[in-house]
Amino acid sequence: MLIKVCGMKHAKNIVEVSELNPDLMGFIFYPPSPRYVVGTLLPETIKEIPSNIIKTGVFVNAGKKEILKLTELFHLNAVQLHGSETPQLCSELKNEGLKVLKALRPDDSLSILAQEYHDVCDMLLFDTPSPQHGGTGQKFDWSLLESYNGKTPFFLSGGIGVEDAETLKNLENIHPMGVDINSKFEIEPELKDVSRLKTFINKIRGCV
Ligand SMILES: O=C(O)c1ccccc1N[C@@H]1O[C@H](COP(=O)(O)O)[C@@H](O)[C@H]1O
Repeated sequence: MLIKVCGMKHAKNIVEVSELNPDLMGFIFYPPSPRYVVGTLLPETIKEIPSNIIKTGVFVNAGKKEILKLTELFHLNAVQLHGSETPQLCSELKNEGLKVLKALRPDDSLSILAQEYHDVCDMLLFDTPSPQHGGTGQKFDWSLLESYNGKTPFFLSGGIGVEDAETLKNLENIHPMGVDINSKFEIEPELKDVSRLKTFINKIRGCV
């Protein structure tokens, strides 16, 4: 199972977390979020992250030009589109060579909606719907994903904490390709607890 650590903001913390070798690291480019990186994080910090870690920019209803400008400036290889972005925008960003993760609302029609994004994004991400768009620390009812029969692999997200590792390893009826973790691993807003992350990552990877 792939592991994405999201909401990284501060240089020292980014270096420490990258040493745990997550598969993806996420950076928030949504101004209302407390994890918004522009103005705090230098692009060079992201550039120095080892190349095997996919660097993902999280955007909410930003325009194509803005997304391309920021992905280039901050040396990102992937975008996570966390608003109501269209399949057309996903396709255009994919054609620019970016990996595209589209966040979708988990509900009864998730397979139908997912179909629209099938050819135009690399991965889906199911997260708890909220007015803030994400980063709430709230779980949704994972059983909604039992009916998912789409072809696009998906990440499970929303309020996942260290205590969920065992459940995640033993999932039977849903098959996420990865998990996205964020606010439940913060010591204080925007700062990740490296030791808690290590425990979670080791459990998921079967190292303990
Ligand atoms: O983290 C944020 O502040 C954020 C803001 C706007 C859109 C997405 C955001 N983060 C994403 O939210 C999910 C779930 O986070 P949490 O575990 O519930 O805190 C995660 O995918 C982040 O990528």
